[in-house]
Amino acid sequence: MTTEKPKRRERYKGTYPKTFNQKYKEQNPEKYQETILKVIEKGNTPAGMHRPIMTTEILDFFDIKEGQIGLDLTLGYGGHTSQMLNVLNHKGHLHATDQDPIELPKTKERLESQGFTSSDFTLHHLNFKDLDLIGQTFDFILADLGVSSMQIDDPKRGFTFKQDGPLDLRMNPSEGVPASIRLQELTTDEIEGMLIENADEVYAHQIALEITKEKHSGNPIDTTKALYQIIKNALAFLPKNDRDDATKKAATRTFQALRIDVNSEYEVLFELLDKLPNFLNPGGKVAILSFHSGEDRLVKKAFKHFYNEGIYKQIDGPISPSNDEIYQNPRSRSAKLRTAIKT
Ligand SMILES: C[S@@+](CC[C@H](N)C(=O)[O-])C[C@H]1O[C@@H](n2cnc3c(N)ncnc32)[C@H](O)[C@@H]1O
Repeated sequence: MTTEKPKRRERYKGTYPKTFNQKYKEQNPEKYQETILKVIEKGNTPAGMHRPIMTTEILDFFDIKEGQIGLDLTLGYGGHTSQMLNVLNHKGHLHATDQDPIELPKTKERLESQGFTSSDFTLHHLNFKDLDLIGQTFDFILADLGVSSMQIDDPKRGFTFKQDGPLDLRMNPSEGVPASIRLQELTTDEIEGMLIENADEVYAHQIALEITKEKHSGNPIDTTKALYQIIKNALAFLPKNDRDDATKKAATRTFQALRIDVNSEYEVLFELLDKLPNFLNPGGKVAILSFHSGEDRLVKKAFKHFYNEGIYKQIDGPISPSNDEIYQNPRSRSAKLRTAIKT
């Protein structure tokens, strides 16, 4: 019999970094290629990075020719932009807008590091509803609506209840008011209406009541975790087995509804769709990627309206991502692509 002491098993630390800061390797995608590839292989999007969606479908539709002038209304990480720049092959020009002043300069650097210069592209810190300010018409225009993964992954911006942070949710923090202030401004009925209109929230009534209760008790609702706790309390009447899952889904919808409200997403999209034909050259093409039914309805209606008026000669969609893309990038699963061609 041996008297050798059994070796102590090393404590299991988990496979994933637990906090945003621990994800630092993913935050520097250019520097830590290997880590990034591993995260992507698992079907996840590395923190600080955004993977462009339905790129093949969009590029096939645009059929970009060298010398053309394009516009990416939602620059984000620059994924679609750099693909379109590749096809332009330094002949032609791509304008791109984004209202996010935090990510825009990082994306500019990234595009420059890929060998593109000011003769290839021009970036505009602009809300896309103000595209008139670019002062030009285009051969192709892309809008990939919603928020980027970098915005979601940064807890300081308050887009997710999965990490604690200020309840802000503005894509442009220098415009409008953060979500915490909006909740103070809205009545119970308005909160309920917002949750239903912007996210079809099933428990809108209960959540609106609980938010009001918290406001009356004088407790601030100024962090993502504080709002999550309120949603949890509002759903405490559900059977224990269903509660956790239902709370997560309700929180996802509530954050979506607030984000749409704080950024006036329907209003600016409406304004954009109304103006778009004025900025397309004859035969010019527009592609819009939307991520929930409210947005998609607006795009569908506007495209149909201008088609019936003879302003668009062809409209198509909605097209969904392939099963393969959804498997590789689950964040693409709710995407819908609609396209139109100007007469
Ligand atoms: C889904 S991401 C785009 C990702 C990008 N296509 C890529 O491949 O990296 C959406 C981007 O659009 C921006 N955005 C959303 N609404 C906007 C608006 N009204 N005006 C300008 N930019 C907007 C967001 O700030 C975000 O960076």
